[in-house]
Amino acid sequence: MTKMQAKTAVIKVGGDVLLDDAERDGLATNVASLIEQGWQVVLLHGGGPQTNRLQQKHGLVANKVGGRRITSEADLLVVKQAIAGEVNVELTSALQRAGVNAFGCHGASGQLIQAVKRPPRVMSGAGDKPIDFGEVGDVTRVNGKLLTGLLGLGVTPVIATLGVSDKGRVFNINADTTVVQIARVLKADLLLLTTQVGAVFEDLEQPGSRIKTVTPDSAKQLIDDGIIQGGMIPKVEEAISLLDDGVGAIAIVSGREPGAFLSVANDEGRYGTIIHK
Ligand SMILES: Nc1ncnc2c1ncn2[C@@H]1O[C@H](COP(=O)(O)OP(=O)(O)O)[C@@H](O)[C@H]1O
Ligand SMILES: CC(=O)N[C@@H](CCC(=O)OP(=O)(O)O)C(=O)O
Repeated sequence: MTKMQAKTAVIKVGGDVLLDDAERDGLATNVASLIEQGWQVVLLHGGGPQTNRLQQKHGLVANKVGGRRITSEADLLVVKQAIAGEVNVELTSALQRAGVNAFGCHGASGQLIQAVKRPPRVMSGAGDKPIDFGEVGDVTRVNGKLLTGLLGLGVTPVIATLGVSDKGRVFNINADTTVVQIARVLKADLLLLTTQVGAVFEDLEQPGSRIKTVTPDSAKQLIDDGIIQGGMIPKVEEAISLLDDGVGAIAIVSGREPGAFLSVANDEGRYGTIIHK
């Protein structure tokens, strides 16, 4: 008899959903419920707000263009301290409290997230000169073999979004773009993008206007109609590209309500927005 293959969920946790113990514990309980139901889980987290806060303490000024932080060498040290230090340890320990054997690590651990320096590029709304983002990288490869190995050992990888070059140079990498590459390499059954807003809405002011399901066609229409805007556009566009690469479904959801992740995994339509074909 063949053994049933466990389903794999990749979860992106934004720094904005990890700001206090209650939020971290809510998220951890959600992850624990998925694992209890037989799912294998990989978490990748950011730490934008925590980095801003620590920059301020060090007298550094946060400077983002097109949603990406221009990162000097001094900023990179703060990024490492905030994301791989503070956020990774807090999230790993919250998961341990919820009974999940979380394995905290970062993108340079075992060359999990390989990257190269982002070449200077012209950014819309930021003049016609190419912007050099400094110590920011673009992902070139994800070490899927190591992730699969860790899952096989029964631990839950919790990865801080950093990248490393083949020469061991560390880069700052946005969590949304990193998690997409992880989901693609693992051909995840489900990618969960956790955000404070918790879903796509017809009207952000109207909690009752949540859109339960989005398809590639309806997503294009929602963007053209100006309903999906700003930071939600790249999330949805990248999600759609994943559907062509063997990822089963993508959901935008908040980790606050207990049972939300499991409900999304079972496609019950009670929480968040699910993007599938
Ligand atoms: N139709 C929409 N429904 C939900 N959020 C939307 C919509 N259009 C734009 N947004 C914006 O997208 C934001 C989420 O993207 P972003 O800020 O990049 O995410 P993150 O929380 O991961 O940093 C929300 O805070 C919201 O203001
Ligand atoms: C290059 C770049 O912008 N990196 C991000 C990495 C953290 C991140 O993505 O965190 P959230 O998921 O909390 O937004 C940054 O420095 O803020």
